[in-house]
Amino acid sequence: MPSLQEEAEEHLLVVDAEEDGGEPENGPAIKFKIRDLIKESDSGQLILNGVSVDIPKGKIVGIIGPSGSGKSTFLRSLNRLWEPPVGTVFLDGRDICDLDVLKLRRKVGMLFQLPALFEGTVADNVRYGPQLRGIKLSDEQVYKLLTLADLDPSFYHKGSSELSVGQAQRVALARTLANQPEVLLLDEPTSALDPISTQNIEDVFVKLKNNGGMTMVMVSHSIKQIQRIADIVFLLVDGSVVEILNPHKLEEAKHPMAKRFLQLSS
Ligand SMILES: Nc1ncnc2c1ncn2[C@@H]1O[C@H](COP(=O)(O)OP(=O)(O)OP(=O)(O)O)[C@@H](O)[C@H]1O
Repeated sequence: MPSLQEEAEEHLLVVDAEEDGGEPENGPAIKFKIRDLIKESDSGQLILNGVSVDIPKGKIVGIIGPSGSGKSTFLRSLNRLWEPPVGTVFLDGRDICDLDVLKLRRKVGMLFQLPALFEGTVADNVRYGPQLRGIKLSDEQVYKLLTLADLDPSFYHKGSSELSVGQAQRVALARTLANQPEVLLLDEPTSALDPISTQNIEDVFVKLKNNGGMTMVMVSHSIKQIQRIADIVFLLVDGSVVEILNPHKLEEAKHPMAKRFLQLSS
């Protein structure tokens, strides 16, 4: 008999397939192509300076770089939390500026450093996204999503204000997963968590990738975390991706700022 965890993972794939009328040709995850992404601040300073990269399907991409190098801005350009210029960010070949923004954000979910839950119960939070589309998740579906996010189903009735930060982050993850995203954008998702909660949530990310084929783009200040879970690393310095690295060979970075950053953070 499959465990609740296995059933929950299966649920993620089944719902994807149902909604899309079958599994996409190249697997369940989608791919970003970013070309010459530039952002200037109001004072004309470059925040992103011509970033051009591909985000591979079904992989975890780690984004590292010094403070202020443009990591969050880059991440936010991928689901239009910051509107990128037309013709710079493509999702499976389509300019994301041509896509319906709410549909885009359902496909490309985001988790922030600090979880912002709504008032009400854990179940209310998990049901929120589908409810906006007129879909009421059954109790069983909510239990499965909680399990997928490594939370015991008994959290169902808990009030969102009763949770620890680590638990709230996992509820935020379950709420995001309720939208059946194909990509997760993670902006320092464990920086407010203790080491055990961090490990639990990292395990969830790895399972979502391995069993659900999910693509993830994760900003992290922890080089060790990047080495634990990322498949590929983009190093941002002054708004540019200056190196694309193997997480297990970060010491091979050649850019002088990159070397300094890596030395100081290891
Ligand atoms: N709307 C804005 N207007 C002006 N400057 C901005 C705006 N948004 C970000 N910046 C500036 O752009 C630079 C990059 O910001 P961003 O938050 O993307 O960097 P980051 O690498 O994520 O930094 P951190 O690691 O500190 O979170 C910073 O210098 C920031 O102050």
